[in-house]
Amino acid sequence: MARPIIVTCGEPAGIGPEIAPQLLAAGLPFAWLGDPRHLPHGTAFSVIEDLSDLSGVAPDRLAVLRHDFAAPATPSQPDPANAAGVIAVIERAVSLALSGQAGAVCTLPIHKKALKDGADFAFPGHTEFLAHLAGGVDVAMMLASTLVSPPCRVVPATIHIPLAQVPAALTAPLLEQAIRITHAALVRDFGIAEPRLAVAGLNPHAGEGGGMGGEEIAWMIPLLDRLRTEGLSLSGPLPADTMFHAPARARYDAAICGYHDQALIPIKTLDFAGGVNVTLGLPFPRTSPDHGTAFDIAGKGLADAGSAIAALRMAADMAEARERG
Ligand SMILES: NC(=O)C1=CN([C@@H]2O[C@H](COP(=O)(O)OP(=O)(O)OC[C@H]3O[C@@H](n4cnc5c(N)ncnc54)[C@H](O)[C@@H]3O)[C@@H](O)[C@H]2O)C=CC1
Ligand SMILES: NCC(=O)COP(=O)(O)O
Repeated sequence: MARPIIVTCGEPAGIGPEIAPQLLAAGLPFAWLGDPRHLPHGTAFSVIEDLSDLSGVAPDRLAVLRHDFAAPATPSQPDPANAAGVIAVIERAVSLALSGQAGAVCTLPIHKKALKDGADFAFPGHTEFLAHLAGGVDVAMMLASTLVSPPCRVVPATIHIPLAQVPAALTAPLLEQAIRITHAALVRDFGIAEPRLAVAGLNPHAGEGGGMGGEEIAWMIPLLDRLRTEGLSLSGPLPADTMFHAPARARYDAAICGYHDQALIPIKTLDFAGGVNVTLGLPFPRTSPDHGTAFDIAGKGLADAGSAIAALRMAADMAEARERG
């Protein structure tokens, strides 16, 4: 049997707890790590002591690795007392993956401000925290569609920073790092032997020959030319406004973008229900749904579990690809 996937509970006041039991629809071996008091009333679950006990759990019951939190949960009202528990669950999941007991980690959404307010969380998101827990490795954040064709895969080179800081933070070394991490991950985890990457320009019309911004001519074009001499398949810098429609997506396997919204608006528009967030470059596969804690609908039974189910499936596929080597 494949090694199980560990699913972290995320923010107890968000939609994570009501999505967790719906993950059983994927029919994959996984355990949910969290406080069972936070699950919706009536959830059928079995507490296990260890991931090796998973095979004894009936397929229609949620396997729970118990992690006691300080307080119960109220939908849409994050309790600062629970912030430390949310963080500890992520740490425990990473330990299980690094020790080889879990084959992959799938995280349900956290609320970044709730963690900062409640526990002084110093990271802007899972991505940066996971990189830290894995020993300070270089990572990239990719969002990948599962329901649209041609697929939409996007990687923002800068991640969770204010827009005003992007032009200074987006440098040739950072873009090169995002390109290399994405290339290696598409080969290793997604079975794409010769990935084709498209790189978005920073400015309107990719700078329009220097008339609308200088970054493309100053360093993007020279960087891409240099990497092409190594054999990397790279197009760009492309105007970002015309690189995400279907015929354009057919020409590449992933788009490397300059900043968060340049990358995430197209995928969340095209495939909000099936989008998966993947951290590339970690020593274990990690996926997450593309959505957040959705406090506006938490506890109302309205949450669509499709993206989280797709994330669980993608984690399993990535783990299998790594097992195959
Ligand atoms: N992987 C993670 O841990 C992520 C965490 N977040 C965090 O979540 C918090 C809230 O972020 P928002 O920008 O409000 O985005 P959000 O994705 O939580 O909500 C945006 C809108 O989409 C709806 N929505 C989201 N997921 C849904 C689902 N599964 N089914 C039906 N409707 C759904 C919500 O009701 C809301 O109207 C923030 O703290 C953000 O940083 C956001 C994205 C990913
Ligand atoms: N916008 C994506 C997002 O916020 C998820 O980030 P992370 O928590 O997976 O780093």
